[in-house]
Amino acid sequence: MIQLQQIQHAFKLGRKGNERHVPVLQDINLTVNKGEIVTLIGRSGSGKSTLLHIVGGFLRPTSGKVHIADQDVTAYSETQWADFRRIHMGVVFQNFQLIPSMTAYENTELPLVLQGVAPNERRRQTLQLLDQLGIASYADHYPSELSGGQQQRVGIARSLILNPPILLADEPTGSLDSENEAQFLELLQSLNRERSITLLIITHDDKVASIGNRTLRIEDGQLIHPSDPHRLEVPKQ
Ligand SMILES: Nc1ncnc2c1ncn2[C@@H]1O[C@H](COP(=O)(O)OP(=O)(O)OP(=O)(O)O)[C@@H](O)[C@H]1O
Repeated sequence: MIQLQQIQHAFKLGRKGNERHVPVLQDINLTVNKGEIVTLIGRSGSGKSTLLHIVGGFLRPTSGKVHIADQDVTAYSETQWADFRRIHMGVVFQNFQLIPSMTAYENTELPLVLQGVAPNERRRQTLQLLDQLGIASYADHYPSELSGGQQQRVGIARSLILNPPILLADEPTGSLDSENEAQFLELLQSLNRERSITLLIITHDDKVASIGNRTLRIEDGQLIHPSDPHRLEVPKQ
């Protein structure tokens, strides 16, 4: 489903003519199979978000290849990525990125509006998903009128409304308390079971990491593989 081959990434810093290249990812090879949950851990600054941004098409790698759903997306333009994401992936960020002037219902419905789906069908799908995520009674609330956990559910509703086969999540429970976190993790696992969604989740948190069928670690921009002495790619039973 997701295949990264020999990915390197370096950020350019400084003025033109006096640039410095700061290497962040080195020789990353990773395959995530359909229906798998892969969790990615690593110290702050190790390159986790950079890797997820490459998989989500928000950053183009300095070198290497990215294949998703059997397409070589490495050289896609922003427009191609936007179209590709609409069909293939939802993305959940730590800060939810909800639109403050829109209700939970409107935030969730927005991708359907942009897709040109008819109003009755939009309403049916939006209410069904809000119900499934346990937030139907908050449909008319604005983000500022929702708890962190409820906002997170709206964020995930919006990323799921187009039924993507892949969900990427960057520290998705970062601002949740432990009760909301446990509920959120159950939700992710049930989405994986019921819809066979492929999940790639970045986290600092052991509980989040534990829902992975595999947990991988990035250290200093390198993905540590099982054959390495550290044995840090841990297959789960
Ligand atoms: N746009 C950028 N320009 C320059 N350097 C960057 C940029 N984004 C990230 N970096 C650097 O790349 C390195 C990896 O950052 P990244 O955000 O991928 O780490 P991370 O593992 O996700 O960290 P955290 O857990 O703190 O979110 C860091 O040293 C960071 O300073």
